[in-house]
Amino acid sequence: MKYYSTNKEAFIVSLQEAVVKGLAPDRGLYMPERIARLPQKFFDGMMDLSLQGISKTVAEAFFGEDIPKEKLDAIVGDTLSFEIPLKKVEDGIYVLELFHGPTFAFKDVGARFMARMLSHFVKEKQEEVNVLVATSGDTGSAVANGFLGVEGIRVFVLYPSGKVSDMQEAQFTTLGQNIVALEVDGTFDDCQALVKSAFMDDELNKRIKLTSANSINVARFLPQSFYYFWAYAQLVRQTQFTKMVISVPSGNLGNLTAGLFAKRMGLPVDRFIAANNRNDVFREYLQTGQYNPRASVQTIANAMDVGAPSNFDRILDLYGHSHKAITNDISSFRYSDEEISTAIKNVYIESGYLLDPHGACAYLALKEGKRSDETAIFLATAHPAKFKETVEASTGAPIQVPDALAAYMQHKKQSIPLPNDFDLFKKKLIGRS
Ligand SMILES: N[C@@H](CCOP(=O)(O)O)C(=O)O
Repeated sequence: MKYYSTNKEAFIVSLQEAVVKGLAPDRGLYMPERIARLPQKFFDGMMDLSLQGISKTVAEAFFGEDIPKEKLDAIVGDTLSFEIPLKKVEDGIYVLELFHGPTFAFKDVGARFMARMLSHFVKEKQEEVNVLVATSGDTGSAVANGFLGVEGIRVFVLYPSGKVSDMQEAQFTTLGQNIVALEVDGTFDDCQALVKSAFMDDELNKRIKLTSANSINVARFLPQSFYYFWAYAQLVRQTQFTKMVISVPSGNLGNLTAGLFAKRMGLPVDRFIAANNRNDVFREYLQTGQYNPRASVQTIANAMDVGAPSNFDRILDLYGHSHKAITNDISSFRYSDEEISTAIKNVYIESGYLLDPHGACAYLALKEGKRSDETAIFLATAHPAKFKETVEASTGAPIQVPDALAAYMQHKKQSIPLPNDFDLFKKKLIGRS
């Protein structure tokens, strides 16, 4: 399979090049040349398949031409070594819990898959790769964990100082080894811009090999489509329904875009809802047709604090830049911190289900946007204990922190402060400062 850039100015590349490069040289995002429609017999037989079984078929549709089946199956099997259960929250509303992986967030799926695929390609090429990742909270820990101790790979995690939860910060600043945490004086968007500029810098790219582990990278992004199929298979097992709507907490738009890919592959989802916090650039685009990226503001659903979502370009490309076609498939709502916090409290009191701030935002969007003939799923993208202070303040009840998560807080923070300055970042990367 070949991959083209959304900016259409860069050369078409192989999977290996797309994964190792991360971002296309024209600053566009790579897209697979074809999105295969999965055969009806796959959907008919899905009820008998496991998460791994379903994901192997989806992975083969994307990567089967480029990676031997045995190797690809092993990558999928190793990646998905944890559960992704679908649970009923109330009549007509189900939650897909994506936080049972090692770092308690949905990013584990893409990050673990990408780590394995990149190792496969790097082993073939025998060269050291520097993985750059900008995080507003969850990507950093999943990528750091996925690549920890992997030979031939150095990871630089850039995060906005003071704008991620204590637990999230501990997850990627305490690991040491091949993981370097850069604490940037700025927003997530500043971190993401520094990373993107690094890919465009000729001198830097001559001296060291760089790739991205954000959803910019196809190996991080495409595997996120696996669990949409798994959600559907579980819903069919649990209830009878005619129309399915899925609500996705949305920041950098990688998760939503992966769902749109699943729909293009034939997943019988009627439509999507993009749940925004106060960073509602995408909701505004859906409503007005105008896309105005701007500086993000800090909220309690911090992983969604993104003002210039990278995957917006992929959505435009997927829908041939038609605003009408995009709004046929996606609607959007936005919520303030107060509304998110009240939802955490109310759902906890009414059903005993504990939401994290991102899941709460997606739940609210369903309550507002779900139609009466629809059965709905929202994605819980992170474990509530990652936002202990916020969740406890909302419910007024202490939260049980899983041992593996609490363990991160026992280690010493090791981060390097970095002003929002590309030259200084470049020096750090090439080891001169
Ligand atoms: N929400 C993210 C921001 C980066 O998104 P990505 O999917 O492009 O890695 C985070 O938690 O860091």
